[in-house]
Order: sequence, then C-alpha cells, then structure tokens
Amino acid sequence: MIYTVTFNPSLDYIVGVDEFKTGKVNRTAEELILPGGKGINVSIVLQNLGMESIPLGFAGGFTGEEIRRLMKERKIEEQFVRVKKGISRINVKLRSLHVGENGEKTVSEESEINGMGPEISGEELEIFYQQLDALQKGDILVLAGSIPTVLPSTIYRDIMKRLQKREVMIVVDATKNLLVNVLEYHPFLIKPNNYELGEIFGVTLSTKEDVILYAKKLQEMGAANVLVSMAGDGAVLVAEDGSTYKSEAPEGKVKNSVGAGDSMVAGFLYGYLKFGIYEDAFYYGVCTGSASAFSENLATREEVDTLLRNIKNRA
Ligand SMILES: Nc1ncnc2c1ncn2[C@@H]1O[C@H](COP(=O)(O)OP(=O)(O)OP(=O)(O)O)[C@@H](O)[C@H]1O
Ligand SMILES: O=P(O)(O)OC[C@@]1(O)O[C@H](CO)[C@@H](O)[C@@H]1O
Repeated sequence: MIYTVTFNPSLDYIVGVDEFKTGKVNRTAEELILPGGKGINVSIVLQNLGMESIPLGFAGGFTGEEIRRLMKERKIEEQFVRVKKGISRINVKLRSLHVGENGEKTVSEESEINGMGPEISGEELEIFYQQLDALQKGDILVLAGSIPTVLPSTIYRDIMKRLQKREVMIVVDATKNLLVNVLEYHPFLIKPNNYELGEIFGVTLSTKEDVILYAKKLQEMGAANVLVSMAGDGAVLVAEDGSTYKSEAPEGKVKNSVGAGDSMVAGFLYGYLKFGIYEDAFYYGVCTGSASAFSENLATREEVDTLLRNIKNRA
C-alpha cells in the first residue's frame, strides 16, 4: 500500500482577482476551495491515475473536518489523527488575472499565504507513530510538505530511522534541513525544485546542466533518485542506475500551478510502479505536473495521457 503523510494539511482557498492591486479592495472573479497539503495532493492525483493510497497526518477543528469530508467525497480513505488544539490551516492562493483586449484572462502572477496549522501533542504524535509501525515490506511512504513549527526539523529523519529495517520505499518532498537530514537513510526519491536545490548549496540554479551537477551531489549524500522540477522550464532526473534525463515542460496555458510539484511526484510513482522504468516514470512525472498546472483542479488521467501522447510524438 502507498501511504502519504501530510503533517500540516490545509484547505486551499484559491482566488482569482482581475488585475490585483495591493493596498486596495479587490474582489474575486473566481474562487475555489480544495483540500490541500502536499501528501494529500499526491493521494488525490494517484487516485485520479487509478492507484489507491492512504493519507496519514493530522487534522483539527472545523477546517480539519472539512478536509476529511472532501477526502471522503473523493472516496479516499484517510487516517488522519484528530488533534485537539487549534485548527487545520487555510492557505490562500491568490492569482492576479490579466484581462486581455478580447476579454481573455491569463494568470499574470501567483502569490501564496500559507497558514500555521494546529498544535500536535506528544500523545497525538504517538498515535501517528503507531500507524507507521504497521507498515510492512513493500509498502511505500511519501513524506511531503512543511511541518508545524512545534515539531523538530529532524522529524522526517526520525521516521526514516524508525522504518529503516522494514524495507519500505520512501519518497521525500521537503525543503532545507527537513530534506538534507533524511539523505543518510537513502530515500528512494526526493523532489526539490531548482530553487530549493540551489538553496541547499547557497547557489542559484537556472540551467539544466547546473541542476544535474547539484542533483548528483544530493545523490552522493544518499538519495537514490533525484527529480528536480523547474516549473515552466521542465525537469531533470538523476536516476540511481546512473542515467540522467532532461525534459522541457509540455506546452499549454497555465490555469493553476498549485500542486504541480505534488502531481509530478504522484506521476513519477505511478509510472515507476506500473512500468519499473525510470524514463517512463520521469515522463509520467513531467506530464502529470504540467497537466495539473494546465487545469483548475489536479491532473486527471485523461489530461495526463493527452500530454504524454504529445511529448512522445515530439521525441
Ligand atoms: N508553467 C508551467 N508550464 C508547464 N508545466 C509546468 C508549469 N509549472 C509547473 N509545471 C510542471 O509541473 C512540474 C512541477 O512544477 P514546479 O517546479 O512548479 O513544482 P513545485 O515547485 O514543487 O510546485 P508546488 O510546490 O506548487 O507543487 C514541472 O516540472 C512541470 O512539468
Ligand atoms: O506549507 P507547505 O506544506 O510547504 O505547502 C502547503 C501547500 O502550499 O502545498 C500544496 C501545493 O504543493 C498546497 O496544496 C498547500 O497549500
């Protein structure tokens, strides 16, 4: 079974404002509320692609209940620990829409305000650890997203240490120390974007050649596969068998890029589990990421297949 972990789930309040102006009253032209948080997004996209997973994590308050309801509506069997203090966060995703002369709207800028999230007590954390203790050989665990500030930045590492003898395949999508700390436990896959990769080494990375160079450094530090996303510029993969892959992003009109990176993780996992070939996994990842960016919601099976067909025709 695939388990995804979201320590800090959210309700994503996605609003579009025509020509957004700071310091003024702006009114929404579009709005959408979606369950969010990186692990949750991975579970939703896996489900869209036809693969089951169980979301784990923590949810609290009325927002936590709404996140659970939205998962149920999608027929995803979450097992979130209910927390008593505080509420799950509401993350605001603001899109400024440029209205062209013909009335056509394009996203000109995307800004985000992510909330803090509830407290997690020692007891609540212990329930979560007991859930992890039930994982077995062959299970897959996706650790994705930020953690509430009350938790230590070694938490992903602590989880991997606890599971190290279980032969569980682990994927980590996190930033800075949360990511660097896990490398000695050899995650199967990590997926920083090029800014996050550069941040780790104190450099700015914009070309694919430089990205490959630094992705290899993370591989030397312990990661098996390093997938680096570069938003509209595509992605690179440095795979554990020594091969590297580069791809431009498929062409399309961006509607909502929130969750594109999570979709890429889901697509890569799906492709790898289905075909066992890194090249296929890579292109599944790229096309699933872009399919989400090109749609209001997260990528559907049909949207991914269309982009995959186009990318294959181009090669
Ligand atoms: N503007 C875009 N045009 C085409 N494809 C895109 C665009 N933005 C994202 N993608 C696709 O999605 C993948 C992941 O995007 P990105 O690098 O933005 O991930 P991320 O930074 O982890 O995003 P997030 O944290 O919002 O999920 C890219 O490699 C690309 O395939
Ligand atoms: O604050 P974090 O955990 O880093 O990111 C949370 C978040 O921005 O990530 C997802 C998109 O990747 C959204 O659904 C969610 O709001």
